[in-house]
Amino acid sequence: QGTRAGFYSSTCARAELIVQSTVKSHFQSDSKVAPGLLRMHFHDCFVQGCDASVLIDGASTEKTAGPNLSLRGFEVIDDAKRQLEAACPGVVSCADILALAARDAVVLTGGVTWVVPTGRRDGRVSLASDTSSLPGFTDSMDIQKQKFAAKGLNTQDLVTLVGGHTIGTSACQFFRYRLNNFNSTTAADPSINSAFLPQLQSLCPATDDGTKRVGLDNGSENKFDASFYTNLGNGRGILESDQKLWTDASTKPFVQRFMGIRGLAGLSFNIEFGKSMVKMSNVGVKTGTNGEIRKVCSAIN
Ligand code: HEM
Ligand SMILES: [Ca+2]
Ligand SMILES: [Ca+2]
Repeated sequence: QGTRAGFYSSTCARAELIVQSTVKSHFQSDSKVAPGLLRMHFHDCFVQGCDASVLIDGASTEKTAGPNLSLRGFEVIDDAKRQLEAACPGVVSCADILALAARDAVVLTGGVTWVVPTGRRDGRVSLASDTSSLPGFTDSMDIQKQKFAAKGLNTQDLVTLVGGHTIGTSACQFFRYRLNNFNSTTAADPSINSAFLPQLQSLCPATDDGTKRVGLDNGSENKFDASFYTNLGNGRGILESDQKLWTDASTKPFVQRFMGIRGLAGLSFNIEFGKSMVKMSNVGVKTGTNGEIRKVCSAIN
């Protein structure tokens, strides 16, 4: 792959600690940065590989594309980079800072830690038009699987990584169409739990601007746990793509294993999550003499 554990141990021994303490201090004043950083790393890796392309400012960069408009936590990466440039100038890539920060965010919300191999270098290309490789919430399961397979991630990785939705929120605009008049019927999406539907309808009025936010893991949006899968089994998924993990025959067995259904070989979500994250964090990485070490994470050198 080209990345390895402890890449900075001799060149910037405090690198991982600096990232960790920065994420922690921002998390303490605003816990929403945790889901923000995890999602940002995913959106980075799926477009041009994990190379910090998502961080670049400017016209028509990835940041300006629809799925990236609601990313949050950029200030955490900038803060960590400032401190790292003071401690070890020109050494630590923004791509590695983001990969480490995503791990630290998971741990701060109660997840199990994992070793993040480092040595990524920063990309010099960021185009809004490249973001079509990101999965969409109305994509069919076949398309979702294709988009993950294109990054070397299998169906188990897909089900596991989407479990990142165990923390964080979604704006109503991304799922409100499921609540009324779904697929031009007069009814709601039949996969929604009938007791949950009126709750969602009152959280997301059909008439407002759709910017109100709802936890993606009902009742457990701040904790990194397997509750997301139990909710799917109960028709309490928020996004159409999340609920499909339960209604689709190829993904349902993985959801059941994370739920700990008797008679199935169980899987520990928090352990599997770290393993699949290591795979995702190595997608398309630039190492060695490819790419660069940015001076400022929001601009190419
Ligand atoms: C089929 C794949 C996926 C789709 C369609 C999808 C879609 C979405 C959507 C529509 C939102 C709400 C955005 C907003 O309202 O601002 C969201 C939020 C989120 N996504 Fe995903 N996602 C997918 C996979 C993933 C993966 C693989 C991860 C991480 C490993 C992830 C992490 C998150 C997190 C943490 C949030 C909450 C963000 C916050 O609260 O700021 N998602 N996702
Ligand atoms: Ca990228
Ligand atoms: Ca949760």
